[in-house]
Amino acid sequence: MSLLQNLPSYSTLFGAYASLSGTVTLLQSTVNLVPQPIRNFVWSQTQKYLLTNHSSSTSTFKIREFYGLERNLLFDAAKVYLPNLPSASLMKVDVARVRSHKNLSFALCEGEREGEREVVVEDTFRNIKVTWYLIRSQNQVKNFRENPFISSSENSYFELCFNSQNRDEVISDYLQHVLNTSASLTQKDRELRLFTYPSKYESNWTSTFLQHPASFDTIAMEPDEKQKIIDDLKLFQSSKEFYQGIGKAWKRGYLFYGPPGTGKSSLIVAIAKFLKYDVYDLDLSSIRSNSELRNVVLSISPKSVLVIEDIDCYKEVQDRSKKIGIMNNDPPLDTGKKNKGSACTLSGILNAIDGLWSGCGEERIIILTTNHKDKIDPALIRPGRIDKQIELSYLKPMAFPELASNYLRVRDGEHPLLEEIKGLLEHTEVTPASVAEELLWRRRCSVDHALGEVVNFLKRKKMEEVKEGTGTLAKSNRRKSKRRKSSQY
Ligand SMILES: Nc1ncnc2c1ncn2[C@@H]1O[C@H](COP(=O)(O)OP(=O)(O)OP(=O)(O)O)[C@@H](O)[C@H]1O
Repeated sequence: MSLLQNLPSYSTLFGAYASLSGTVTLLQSTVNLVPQPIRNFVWSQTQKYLLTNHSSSTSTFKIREFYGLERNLLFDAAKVYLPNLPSASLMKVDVARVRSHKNLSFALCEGEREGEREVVVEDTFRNIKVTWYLIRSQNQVKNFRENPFISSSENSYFELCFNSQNRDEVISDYLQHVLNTSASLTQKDRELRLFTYPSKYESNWTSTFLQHPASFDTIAMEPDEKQKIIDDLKLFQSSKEFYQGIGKAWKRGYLFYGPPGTGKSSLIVAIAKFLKYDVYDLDLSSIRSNSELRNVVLSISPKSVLVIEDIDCYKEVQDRSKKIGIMNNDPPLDTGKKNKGSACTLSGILNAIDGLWSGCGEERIIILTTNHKDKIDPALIRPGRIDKQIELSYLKPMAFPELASNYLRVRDGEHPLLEEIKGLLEHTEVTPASVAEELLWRRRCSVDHALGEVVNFLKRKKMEEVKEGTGTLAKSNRRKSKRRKSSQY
């Protein structure tokens, strides 16, 4: 009863309602006078303030590019994940169209000024709101080349801000969600990258898209040899548990050796494409110390092919006890490649390939190439360090049909000249590159004409070899006479 008595009258209530709705309408129309971009700005700043300045209720994770000396996979995942969020339309992005890539390329923009916080994007995951920032470091020019003992990269980094109450879910579920989503996005339209060290502008790995057209379909090799390589790669890729079980780093080392133009670089590309791994091409002559080499190797991502081409050209890994040509009586091969020096030592290089550092980062292929296997210090290519040595040699008879099929669309058994060419290749030393060149120029001619020209080319080569005493026939004659002489004593 007393409660009813204390209630305000209808007229008082109506008056209060009228004045409230009048105030709201006035406020609304005042706000409407403010242009939309300014309203958006004020709203985003308020959110930003609420999320970041109340340290008691906001948690912040800093996600750097490197953790210690290793790449931070979460940083890489965020770079893929964020531009693909629906709310990413609010982000500032760098857009580019480069020759090496068929689609437009997008990259996240850093803050304009050093240390500036650039809101990248807001994300909601199971009702948890998070905000990502990409921040340009104060000391971006510093890198691990200048300070090899730096504990983390000084490049740009992400900050991930969220309400502290959600800390556990962010750790246990959200970050895993970012990693998983970026992995599936990367798998979907993955274009392989070619990293080089050092780049023109930075002492760090920089990359472009891997554009080389070679693949296992285009490489002319004896079919059995090619199949063996493919089987080896398949076995490697499916052997994670096996490597863990035997306590060995999950990596495989190859040495490709043979004359120039026999397909060593092409095979590297074919392997990378087959495994869907990025290629890291390292020039040792630019490395200034063992510790720099260690950092460079540690910063390579898993699922990658590390390549050191023409390894014999580095003085540090040359076998000083041997001189080329002495071993097999053949004249040394003039490859036109000069000796290079590196500031790292043989033991530094061995550690990079096989030591403690190489064990960090799994699923990795290491490929060394050389034109002079005899010149290399045996320690570098001993079993365990280099698991498989693959000779890429002069064009073999059974490999030619592959070239003919790629360049002229003629299959084995479809043309009589193919057999004649195979016969000539039994006794002639020509590189796949030189025969490929012959075919390339005649790809618009008739098959008869193109194959006829290959026959003429091989006959010319054979005559030159006879005249100069080189080639397979001359070599086997030399070996025979050497055997005869030694049996006389
Ligand atoms: N086995 C092959 N099958 C098909 N094409 C080949 C083969 N070998 C070489 N070629 C052709 O020759 C070109 C040069 O080959 P590549 O660069 O792979 O040789 P390389 O052995 O790496 O030479 P180098 O020792 O000088 O680096 C390739 O672009 C390709 O067109």
